Amino acid sequence: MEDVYLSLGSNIGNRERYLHQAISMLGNDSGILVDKVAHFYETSPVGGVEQRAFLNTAVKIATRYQPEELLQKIHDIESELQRTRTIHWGPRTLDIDIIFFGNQKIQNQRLTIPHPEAFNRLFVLMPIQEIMDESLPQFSKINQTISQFPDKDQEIHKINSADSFDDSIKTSIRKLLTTIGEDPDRSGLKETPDRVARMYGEIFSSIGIEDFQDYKLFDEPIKDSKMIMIKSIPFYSMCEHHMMPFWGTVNVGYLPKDGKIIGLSKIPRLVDFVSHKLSLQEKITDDVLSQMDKILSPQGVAVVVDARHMCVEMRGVKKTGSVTRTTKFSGVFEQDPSLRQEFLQSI
Ligand SMILES: Nc1ncnc2c1ncn2[C@@H]1O[C@H](COP(=O)(O)OP(=O)(O)OP(=O)(O)O)[C@@H](O)[C@H]1O
Ligand SMILES: Nc1nc2c(c(=O)[nH]1)N=C(CO)CN2
Repeated sequence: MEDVYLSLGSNIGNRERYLHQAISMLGNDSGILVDKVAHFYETSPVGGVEQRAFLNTAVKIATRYQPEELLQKIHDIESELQRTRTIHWGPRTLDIDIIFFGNQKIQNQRLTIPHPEAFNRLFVLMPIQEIMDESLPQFSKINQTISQFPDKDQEIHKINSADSFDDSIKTSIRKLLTTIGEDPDRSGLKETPDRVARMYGEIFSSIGIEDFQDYKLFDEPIKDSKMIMIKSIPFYSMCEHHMMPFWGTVNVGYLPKDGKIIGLSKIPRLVDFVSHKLSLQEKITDDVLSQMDKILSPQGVAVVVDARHMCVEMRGVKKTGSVTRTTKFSGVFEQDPSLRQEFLQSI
């Protein structure tokens, strides 16, 4: 088995969570053993694209895969974690590069090892320096490159655990509890910051990600004129005005074009995707419609959302039980009142 060093980076959404997920997905692969993981580093973006700062780390793994096979595994993990390739060196939920693969030197269309940019990137070298065996020939070159790196060329600093997603939420919740007059150490509240951190990880899992990707399309020889509807899809979201829950049901209808359809279970997943961020009912309605349009380019889409809002029921006007309806139509649903009526009557 060869020792392999990988560099990982993320600058969309919950960056830390993507890095942790990627490392555990590597470790769950039967052909990969994760041996060492470096600290996480906050790094300024390198490469000329204006974008958010990255979180970078590195891992040392042992693997029975050949380099090309490992590259495929890495691409699978990147896609599972919503990586898209639009802008070269642009924002990404996750990027994994193979930096060293034992002592191998590889140069072909798909793979260059050692990674050609490694020695120009402090965000690659610093985490690797931390976990690399000092006896390896690359170690002294890494040390030397780091020591000669032009000052201020690339900003990088190691983050300590207090800056991690979970820990900083825990600290904030403790502070909030104290501010509202609570004792965060009383027995009922002791574990609350920890629970909130885990809950936020789950209910805000789509923050920063624009497009839904977890779907497959089917080409079916169906007559395009038939409407496909999925009714009463439950959703839960958090309003961006008060950070309080709003929840309800989404009804989606569409008229396919060129026989292009989406797996039915993916529409509820799309609804989950758009709700797992701070949002508004109007936004959820728009997002479901625009994602359906983008994914399927259908003849038209219809979306109706019915929801109750904690911020309306529990505070302010306190109108318990009131339901808000939002609707949005595109394509043939916009143009044809009878089709719109057919949809509205059947929900
Ligand atoms: N050592 C390597 N590790 C990962 N990918 C590599 C490597 N050498 C070549 N590649 C190729 O580079 C292609 C593009 O990779 P990717 O989309 O991650 O690029 P990038 O992140 O924009 O740029 P960079 O690779 O400079 O960080 C991959 O599909 C892969 O075939
Ligand atoms: N700081 C930082 N900058 C980058 C990174 C990265 O991981 N960290 N990745 C890039 C493309 O691979 C481009 N620029």
